Amino acid sequence: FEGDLKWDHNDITYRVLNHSPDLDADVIDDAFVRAFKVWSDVSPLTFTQIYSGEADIMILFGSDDHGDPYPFDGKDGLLAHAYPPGEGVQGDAHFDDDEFWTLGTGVVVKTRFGYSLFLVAAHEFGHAIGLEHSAVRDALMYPMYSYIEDFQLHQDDVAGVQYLY
Ligand SMILES: N[C@](CS(=O)(=O)c1ccc(Oc2ccccc2)cc1)(C(=O)NO)C(F)(F)F
Ligand SMILES: [Ca+2]
Ligand SMILES: [Ca+2]
Ligand SMILES: [Zn+2]
Ligand SMILES: [Zn+2]
Repeated sequence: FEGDLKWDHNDITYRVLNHSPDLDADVIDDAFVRAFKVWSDVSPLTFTQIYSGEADIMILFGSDDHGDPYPFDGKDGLLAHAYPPGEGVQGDAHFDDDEFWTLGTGVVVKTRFGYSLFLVAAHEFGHAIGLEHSAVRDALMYPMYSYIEDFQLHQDDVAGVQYLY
Protein backbone atom coordinates (compact mmCIF):
# COMPACT_ATOMS: atom_id res chain seq x y z
CA PHE A 1 0.00 0.00 0.00
CA GLU A 2 1.12 3.57 -0.68
CA GLY A 3 1.71 5.85 2.29
CA ASP A 4 4.29 7.99 4.04
CA LEU A 5 7.66 6.66 5.06
CA LYS A 6 7.26 6.84 8.87
CA TRP A 7 5.25 8.39 11.70
CA ASP A 8 6.08 12.02 12.51
CA HIS A 9 5.55 11.29 16.22
CA ASN A 10 6.77 8.46 18.47
CA ASP A 11 3.80 8.15 20.81
CA ILE A 12 1.51 6.11 18.58
CA THR A 13 -2.09 5.41 19.60
CA TYR A 14 -4.17 2.39 18.60
CA ARG A 15 -7.80 1.37 19.02
CA VAL A 16 -9.30 -2.09 18.73
CA LEU A 17 -12.60 -1.53 16.92
CA ASN A 18 -13.91 -5.09 17.26
CA HIS A 19 -12.82 -8.56 18.33
CA SER A 20 -12.76 -11.94 16.63
CA PRO A 21 -15.08 -14.53 18.22
CA ASP A 22 -12.18 -17.05 18.14
CA LEU A 23 -10.52 -15.71 21.29
CA ASP A 24 -11.52 -13.82 24.46
CA ALA A 25 -11.29 -10.05 24.07
CA ASP A 26 -8.64 -9.78 26.81
CA VAL A 27 -6.57 -12.52 25.13
CA ILE A 28 -6.75 -10.59 21.85
CA ASP A 29 -5.84 -7.30 23.55
CA ASP A 30 -2.88 -8.97 25.27
CA ALA A 31 -1.68 -10.44 21.95
CA PHE A 32 -1.74 -6.93 20.48
CA VAL A 33 0.16 -5.51 23.48
CA ARG A 34 2.85 -8.19 23.00
CA ALA A 35 2.93 -7.61 19.23
CA PHE A 36 3.48 -3.87 19.71
CA LYS A 37 6.18 -4.58 22.33
CA VAL A 38 8.18 -6.43 19.64
CA TRP A 39 8.69 -3.07 17.94
CA SER A 40 8.79 -0.71 20.94
CA ASP A 41 11.64 -2.86 22.35
CA VAL A 42 13.87 -1.92 19.39
CA SER A 43 12.72 1.63 18.58
CA PRO A 44 11.79 4.94 20.27
CA LEU A 45 8.13 4.21 19.52
CA THR A 46 5.50 3.79 22.23
CA PHE A 47 2.03 2.35 21.63
CA THR A 48 -0.99 3.37 23.75
CA GLN A 49 -4.46 1.85 23.49
CA ILE A 50 -7.37 4.31 23.38
CA TYR A 51 -11.04 3.37 23.61
CA SER A 52 -12.75 6.14 21.66
CA GLY A 53 -12.05 8.64 18.90
CA GLU A 54 -9.52 8.32 16.10
CA ALA A 55 -6.28 6.46 16.86
CA ASP A 56 -3.24 6.36 14.57
CA ILE A 57 -3.65 2.60 14.19
CA MET A 58 -7.31 1.53 13.98
CA ILE A 59 -7.51 -2.28 14.27
CA LEU A 60 -10.45 -4.31 13.00
CA PHE A 61 -11.45 -7.87 12.19
CA GLY A 62 -13.41 -8.16 8.94
CA SER A 63 -14.15 -10.64 6.19
CA ASP A 64 -14.48 -10.32 2.42
CA ASP A 65 -15.48 -6.69 1.67
CA HIS A 66 -14.79 -4.86 4.94
CA GLY A 67 -14.91 -1.25 3.80
CA ASP A 68 -11.70 -0.71 1.88
CA PRO A 69 -10.59 -1.51 -1.70
CA TYR A 70 -8.80 -4.69 -0.55
CA PRO A 71 -11.42 -7.32 0.32
CA PHE A 72 -10.41 -10.48 2.16
CA ASP A 73 -10.81 -13.91 0.62
CA GLY A 74 -12.38 -16.36 3.06
CA LYS A 75 -10.37 -18.98 4.91
CA ASP A 76 -6.58 -19.09 4.25
CA GLY A 77 -4.97 -17.02 1.46
CA LEU A 78 -4.84 -13.44 2.69
CA LEU A 79 -4.65 -13.38 6.49
CA ALA A 80 -4.35 -9.65 7.18
CA HIS A 81 -3.06 -6.37 5.79
CA ALA A 82 -1.98 -2.97 7.15
CA TYR A 83 -1.36 0.48 5.72
CA PRO A 84 1.91 2.42 6.10
CA PRO A 85 1.97 5.52 8.38
CA GLY A 86 -0.16 8.57 7.63
CA GLU A 87 -3.60 10.09 8.15
CA GLY A 88 -6.94 8.29 8.15
CA VAL A 89 -6.81 4.71 6.94
CA GLN A 90 -3.01 4.95 6.82
CA GLY A 91 -1.50 2.99 9.67
CA ASP A 92 -4.62 0.87 10.14
CA ALA A 93 -4.45 -2.95 10.47
CA HIS A 94 -7.18 -5.35 9.29
CA PHE A 95 -7.41 -9.07 10.12
CA ASP A 96 -9.40 -11.59 8.08
CA ASP A 97 -11.99 -13.02 10.43
CA ASP A 98 -12.57 -16.00 8.18
CA GLU A 99 -9.31 -17.32 9.61
CA PHE A 100 -9.24 -19.25 12.85
CA TRP A 101 -7.14 -17.05 15.16
CA THR A 102 -5.32 -18.75 17.98
CA LEU A 103 -2.30 -18.34 20.28
CA GLY A 104 0.01 -20.38 22.39
CA THR A 105 1.82 -23.52 21.29
CA GLY A 106 -1.10 -25.94 21.12
CA VAL A 107 -1.41 -28.43 18.30
CA VAL A 108 -3.99 -26.06 16.80
CA VAL A 109 -1.30 -23.50 15.91
CA LYS A 110 1.36 -25.93 14.76
CA THR A 111 -0.90 -27.95 12.47
CA ARG A 112 -1.84 -24.80 10.56
CA PHE A 113 -5.37 -25.36 11.82
CA GLY A 114 -5.10 -21.89 13.36
CA TYR A 115 -2.96 -18.83 12.76
CA SER A 116 -1.07 -17.13 15.56
CA LEU A 117 -2.72 -13.75 16.06
CA PHE A 118 0.41 -12.58 17.88
CA LEU A 119 2.75 -13.37 14.95
CA VAL A 120 0.47 -11.97 12.25
CA ALA A 121 -0.24 -8.84 14.34
CA ALA A 122 3.48 -8.26 14.95
CA HIS A 123 4.04 -8.49 11.18
CA GLU A 124 1.12 -6.13 10.38
CA PHE A 125 2.24 -3.63 13.00
CA GLY A 126 5.62 -3.67 11.23
CA HIS A 127 3.82 -2.39 8.14
CA ALA A 128 1.85 0.11 10.25
CA ILE A 129 5.13 1.71 11.39
CA GLY A 130 6.50 1.82 7.85
CA LEU A 131 8.27 -1.50 7.17
CA GLU A 132 8.01 -3.22 3.81
CA HIS A 133 8.38 -6.98 3.23
CA SER A 134 11.72 -8.65 3.77
CA ALA A 135 13.35 -11.18 1.42
CA VAL A 136 14.87 -12.96 4.42
CA ARG A 137 12.88 -16.16 5.01
CA ASP A 138 13.35 -16.07 8.79
CA ALA A 139 12.40 -12.41 9.13
CA LEU A 140 9.08 -11.41 10.69
CA MET A 141 8.49 -9.14 7.69
CA TYR A 142 8.72 -12.08 5.27
CA PRO A 143 5.33 -12.28 3.55
CA MET A 144 4.77 -16.01 4.17
CA TYR A 145 3.21 -17.26 7.41
CA SER A 146 5.17 -19.78 9.43
CA TYR A 147 4.63 -20.74 13.05
CA ILE A 148 7.66 -19.65 15.07
CA GLU A 149 8.06 -21.16 18.54
CA ASP A 150 9.93 -18.86 21.00
CA PHE A 151 9.66 -15.96 18.60
CA GLN A 152 12.60 -13.60 18.22
CA LEU A 153 12.90 -10.61 15.89
CA HIS A 154 15.39 -11.27 13.09
CA GLN A 155 18.35 -8.91 12.66
CA ASP A 156 16.85 -7.88 9.31
CA ASP A 157 13.66 -6.69 11.07
CA VAL A 158 15.66 -4.79 13.68
CA ALA A 159 17.80 -3.17 10.97
CA GLY A 160 14.62 -2.13 9.15
CA VAL A 161 12.97 -0.38 12.08
CA GLN A 162 16.22 1.19 13.31
CA TYR A 163 16.87 2.51 9.81
CA LEU A 164 13.48 4.25 9.95
CA TYR A 165 13.48 5.51 13.53
N1 LIG B 1 -1.39 -10.34 2.95
C1 LIG B 1 0.05 -10.59 2.88
C2 LIG B 1 0.33 -12.09 3.09
S1 LIG B 1 -0.49 -12.85 4.45
O1 LIG B 1 -0.62 -14.27 4.14
O2 LIG B 1 -1.73 -12.14 4.73
C3 LIG B 1 0.53 -12.74 5.85
C4 LIG B 1 1.55 -13.69 6.03
C5 LIG B 1 2.36 -13.62 7.17
C6 LIG B 1 2.14 -12.62 8.11
O3 LIG B 1 2.88 -12.51 9.27
C7 LIG B 1 3.89 -13.44 9.55
C8 LIG B 1 5.13 -13.36 8.90
C9 LIG B 1 6.13 -14.28 9.23
C10 LIG B 1 5.90 -15.27 10.20
C11 LIG B 1 4.64 -15.36 10.81
C12 LIG B 1 3.62 -14.45 10.48
C13 LIG B 1 1.12 -11.69 7.93
C14 LIG B 1 0.30 -11.75 6.78
C15 LIG B 1 0.81 -9.72 3.90
O4 LIG B 1 2.01 -9.84 4.00
N2 LIG B 1 0.09 -8.81 4.56
O5 LIG B 1 0.80 -8.00 5.43
C16 LIG B 1 0.52 -10.19 1.47
F1 LIG B 1 1.79 -10.59 1.32
F2 LIG B 1 0.43 -8.86 1.37
F3 LIG B 1 -0.24 -10.81 0.57
CA1 LIG C 1 -4.85 5.48 10.80
CA1 LIG D 1 -8.23 -15.24 4.18
ZN1 LIG E 1 -8.67 -3.82 4.86
ZN1 LIG F 1 2.93 -8.18 5.04
